[in-house]
Amino acid sequence: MDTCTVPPDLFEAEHRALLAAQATYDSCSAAAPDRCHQALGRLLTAYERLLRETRRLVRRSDRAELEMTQLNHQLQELTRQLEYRATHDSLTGIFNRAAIIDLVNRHFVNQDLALIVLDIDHFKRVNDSFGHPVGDRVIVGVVDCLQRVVPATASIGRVGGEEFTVLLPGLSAEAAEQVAQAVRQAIEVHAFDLPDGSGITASFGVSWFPAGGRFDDAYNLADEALYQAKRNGRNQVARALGPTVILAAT
Ligand SMILES: Nc1nc2c(ncn2[C@@H]2O[C@H](COP(=O)(O)OP(=O)(O)OP(=O)(O)O)[C@@H](O)[C@H]2O)c(=O)[nH]1
Repeated sequence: MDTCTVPPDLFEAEHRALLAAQATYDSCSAAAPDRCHQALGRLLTAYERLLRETRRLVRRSDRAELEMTQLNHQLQELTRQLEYRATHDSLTGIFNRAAIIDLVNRHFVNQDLALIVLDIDHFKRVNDSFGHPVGDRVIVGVVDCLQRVVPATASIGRVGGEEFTVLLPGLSAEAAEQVAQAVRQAIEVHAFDLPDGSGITASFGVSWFPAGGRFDDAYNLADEALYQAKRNGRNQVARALGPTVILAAT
């Protein structure tokens, strides 16, 4: 089927009037060329030029409108890309630190929030032993584990080099701790394919803070718990209970 549609002629009526006038002019010309006939001839020439020029201007304006629409689409796409880059981590595609801080503070306006902070154990060893690109692959692998295990309502962010935050709206501290345990186990058994065959583990801090809090409140609590998990031997989850930290059995 022909998908090309011919645009309607804006000046169809004028075109028909021109043809009729042309026919009258032609039928009179041979018989009696008088002043009226000459005037009609001049009018026809001027009218033809007017129609031709107007059509040209309309075509030019259509092209300009098309270009403007295309530029507008490009601008929208660039805005979307800029917005994405400003809020996402380029290596993993998850939220970056600024976006996570913003999300947490917006949740806290009217919601309680459970937060997990996790940090890859002895990550410096991975970089030092196998190089930065292998370290990057490990970071991506950890994010894969997170994305497979956390609930669909969670938001995941990279808040530091090898440190991640998971927002768990609507979850209690205990439920968030279970999610952290599930992620810990997923990382522990994940095949990171390191050259020496060794595995990767991570340590976790969990906090819960009522509505009205700020990012720093929830993050500092979870970070303190994470610190305890590291001090206690790594590859484990610790939950903050206000200022008190509970180390969970692994
Ligand atoms: N490959 C890679 N490494 C990074 C990136 N960002 C930070 N790092 C590295 O992460 C390592 C963090 O090391 P440390 O803070 O000493 O912690 P760690 O070795 O994980 O030890 P613990 O946290 O105490 O278990 C450093 O070697 C950084 O260079 C990154 O984007 N890619």
